[in-house]
Amino acid sequence: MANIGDYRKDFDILNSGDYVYFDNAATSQRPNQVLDAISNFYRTANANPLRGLYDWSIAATDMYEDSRRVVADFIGAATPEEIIFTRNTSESLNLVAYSYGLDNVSEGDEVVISVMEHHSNILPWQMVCRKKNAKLVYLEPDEEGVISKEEYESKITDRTKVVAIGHVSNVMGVTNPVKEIVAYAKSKGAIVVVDGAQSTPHMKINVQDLGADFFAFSGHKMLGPMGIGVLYGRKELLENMSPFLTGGEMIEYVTRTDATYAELPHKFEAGTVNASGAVGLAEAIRYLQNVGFEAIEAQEQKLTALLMEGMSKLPYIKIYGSKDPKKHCGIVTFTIDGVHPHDISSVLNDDHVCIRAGHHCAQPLMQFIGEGSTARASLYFYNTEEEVKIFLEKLAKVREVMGYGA
Ligand SMILES: Cc1ncc(COP(=O)(O)O)c(CN[C@@H](CS)C(=O)O)c1O
Repeated sequence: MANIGDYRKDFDILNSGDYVYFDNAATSQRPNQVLDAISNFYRTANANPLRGLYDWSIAATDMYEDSRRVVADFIGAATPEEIIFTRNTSESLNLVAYSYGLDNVSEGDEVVISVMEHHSNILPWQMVCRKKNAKLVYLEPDEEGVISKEEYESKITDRTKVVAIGHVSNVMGVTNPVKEIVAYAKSKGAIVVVDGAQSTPHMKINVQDLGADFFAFSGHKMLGPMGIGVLYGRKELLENMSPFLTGGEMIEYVTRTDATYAELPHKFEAGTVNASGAVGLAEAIRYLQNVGFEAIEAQEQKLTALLMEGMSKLPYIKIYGSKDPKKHCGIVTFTIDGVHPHDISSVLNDDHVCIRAGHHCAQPLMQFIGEGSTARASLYFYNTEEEVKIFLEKLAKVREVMGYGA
């Protein structure tokens, strides 16, 4: 069994200088194995997949569809046809809103989301409710970001058609009780869309066990390349949905006035697909499975505990979310009295420490917690205790650099 620290050698960017990368919730870094898999595709099998009858195109198609099978197994889908490759979580969630929401939400219906959602899981549902004259209902968490049973049972009703919920908040780090929310939503006749962008990189996902009707995530947050995302959808729902984007590849037959569409999953994959991205994502999945989610979770929880314990010694720092480091999924959002989060990020960057500052595409949540913006450190399994020590040392200097007393 490899030591968790043995994997860092695979990430050249992390070993190329003195940078401390603590913005993994925005995007992760990539191991050489993923970069090599993408390069290998272009060096040995680069052709337009699904269309050609010649060896290279057949090889490209095989690599693409093999990647789909890897993704299906990774998240426990019933069949690979339930896996739609998109560009990212945002596109996946928009696909559900446009192709399922507009056809199934009617005037007077309700769509339930939480105030913690990322804009990618708010704006599509605002669009659906505006176009269909339906009502958008917000679940509100407690101070630690927990959505209570009373809260979701009071707001998910017989009028609810869709529940769209983040699995893990990109700000609070909290893991929502998705399995319980799904069960209750189904008892009320609603379907559930789960935004898995911040959970899939950090924990074992089984969409059938969760009971999710749709599940969305991005390759770039879990060691994969940018530009490849996944939408899982229950086959019987996908089969009855209109296409989202139309054009090449997703058709059976086209006349001047009409068209019939391809079978799943190709009905939802218009144009030339991101085959190299899918191949890179499949390699990223194999890499994560080799590391193991138990080891990933243990390392993240150890580092988050060190981080939060060190930050708690600085009285002018406020941490959002749970006080329990085990309930942060590696995400620690904070403010420093008297210092704008953008200045926190800039001062830390002067010391080569990379964190996110701003609203994190979660402005309703910022309004809910009474902040315009916050700073956020987000860890992954390849970060180290030494990096946490460096972060804490530099963080302790920020106020001084900004002209405040230590
Ligand atoms: C919960 C959640 N849901 C959807 C998205 C969108 O993922 P895309 O791959 O950009 O489509 C994200 C991406 N959040 C990044 C960029 S704002 C962050 O720094 O927190 C997310 O965290």
